[in-house]
Amino acid sequence: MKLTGFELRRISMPLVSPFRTSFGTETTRDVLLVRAVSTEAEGWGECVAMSGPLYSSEYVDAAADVLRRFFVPALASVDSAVGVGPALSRFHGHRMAKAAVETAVLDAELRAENRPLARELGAVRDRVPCGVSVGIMDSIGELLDAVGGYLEQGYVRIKLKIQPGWDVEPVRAVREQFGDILLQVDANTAYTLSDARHLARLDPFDLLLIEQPLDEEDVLGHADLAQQISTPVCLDESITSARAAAAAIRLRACAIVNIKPGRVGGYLEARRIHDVCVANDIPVWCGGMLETGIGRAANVALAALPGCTLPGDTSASDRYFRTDITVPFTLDNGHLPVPTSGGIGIEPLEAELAAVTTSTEWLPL
Ligand SMILES: CSCC[C@@H](NC(=O)CCC(=O)O)C(=O)O
Ligand SMILES: [Mg+2]
Repeated sequence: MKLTGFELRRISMPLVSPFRTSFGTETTRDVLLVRAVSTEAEGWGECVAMSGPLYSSEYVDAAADVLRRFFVPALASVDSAVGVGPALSRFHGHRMAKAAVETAVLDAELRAENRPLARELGAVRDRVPCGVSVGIMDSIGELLDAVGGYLEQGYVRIKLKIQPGWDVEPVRAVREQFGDILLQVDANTAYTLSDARHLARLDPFDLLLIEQPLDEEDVLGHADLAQQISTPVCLDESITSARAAAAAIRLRACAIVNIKPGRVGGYLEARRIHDVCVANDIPVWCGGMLETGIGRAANVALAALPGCTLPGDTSASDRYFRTDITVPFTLDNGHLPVPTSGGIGIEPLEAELAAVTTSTEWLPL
């Protein structure tokens, strides 16, 4: 496959409702899509970086800049997805930008040979159970209405965003109102080890996990916290690679891992993290970054891997967007179907993509 160039396409996707976490509130996604053009096929990748460096150090303008000035020029002699990582290995970090361009090349390569991404990754399911992430709300009542609505839609697992001052009470209220539903929480690094006794107050609520309670660099702190609470600790922001996953598991810093291909540099590394976790009997699940149907399609393929034994944040398109840029993913009895055609198995709809496009840039090789 001969690559001829890449398009950087910026789109603005308004959210159906504000999504509040411990690090801020999202109302519109400023998304960077990457289109790989080769002599045989085209492919798409979605960069999951947010508008500001609040989830991690990456942000979307920086991703566009590093792709334009460093990553795309470095791919001139690359002719397959497995060559992208090595060609970019001399550049530090910017894993979300690396993931977007690697996925675009992978999609093009697999489409050219009509090979579905799910089969390539080793999927063992043709549909995946879906969880949903629920933001911090202004009141317990508003939270209970939102959770009730998602349960009615069929979501099989509820994840609550928490932060100091919004944790035990919301969890208690959801447990009291909805009984023994699958329930977990995500702190996005909002606590410190000195909060251990407070976080132990979540133990009676039989949560599936508590996600990333401490700073992403405090792996030892998570190991200490895991000794002081009974809720299983799940890591998200800390797990940037298979190597980081192996170290965190060896240090007993996590009992569960949230895999996000954008966070770790792409689907090939995501598969490697999956394999490290499976080898250590650590359950994994596919996390989300409010992806459009492009990223969502590839995430659903990952969620179909054998080690993904917990429902992921692979919600339907309408969880975040009134109109997706692809044929929308719709929940069917709490599940999403795994795409079966070549590559990621979906492509942007021309009119819908044009309607949200804010800029496009062609980078020839
Ligand atoms: C804007 S918050 C994005 C990161 C967050 N993602 C979610 O909560 C799931 C979002 C989704 O459903 O895609 C996480 O830390 O897991
Ligand atoms: Mg998380």
